[in-house]
Amino acid sequence: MTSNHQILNLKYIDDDICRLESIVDVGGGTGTTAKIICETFLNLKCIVLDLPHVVENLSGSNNLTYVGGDMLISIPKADAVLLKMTLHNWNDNSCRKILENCKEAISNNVKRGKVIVVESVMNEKHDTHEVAELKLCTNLRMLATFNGKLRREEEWKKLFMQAGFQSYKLSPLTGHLSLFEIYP
Ligand SMILES: C[S@@+](CC[C@H](N)C(=O)[O-])C[C@H]1O[C@@H](n2cnc3c(N)ncnc32)[C@H](O)[C@@H]1O
Repeated sequence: MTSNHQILNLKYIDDDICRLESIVDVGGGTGTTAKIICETFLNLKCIVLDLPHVVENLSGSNNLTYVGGDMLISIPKADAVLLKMTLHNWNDNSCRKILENCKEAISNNVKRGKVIVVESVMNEKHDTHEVAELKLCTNLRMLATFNGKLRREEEWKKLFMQAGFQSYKLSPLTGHLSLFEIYP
């Protein structure tokens, strides 16, 4: 079975990731997604930002670097920022702050810079019964565990605009995951 890490990569093989020089995977954990991206795009410099204790004993490679830090404080500069299944752990105020820090991180490349958000988007009208049920359960778990939540497209749009972004594109990725490309 293809994991969500691989699916993200497949989607981007033919996409404009090839034109980027650097990407930072924010809340990228131990680098499972970043390693796949790095192995496919050998000229792309990839940084994984996660909490210091998560990355402290990890070694990078030619094009992979681990940085310990706090996304609520600052995010390393790069052409693009990836936030994969990370924002649903946070309430609206924290999401806005994280997105503002993402915008600052890509500020050196205002022409091509973008933030890529991979999340489940609530959409009961279009989802199959199984997918809607999965999202509702995930939403409850996020609320109970982190005071986070799954959001509808309108809620995401409001957060992106409040964080200072100008536009976004939403594409389906898998049955339950969608992909936002957000532009400053
Ligand atoms: C739900 S996991 C997402 C992991 C990964 N992006 C994926 O797709 O599998 C959230 C990640 O955010 C990290 N994290 C939590 N708070 C953070 C913070 N303040 N700054 C940086 N990373 C943080 C956690 O350690 C965890 O690895």
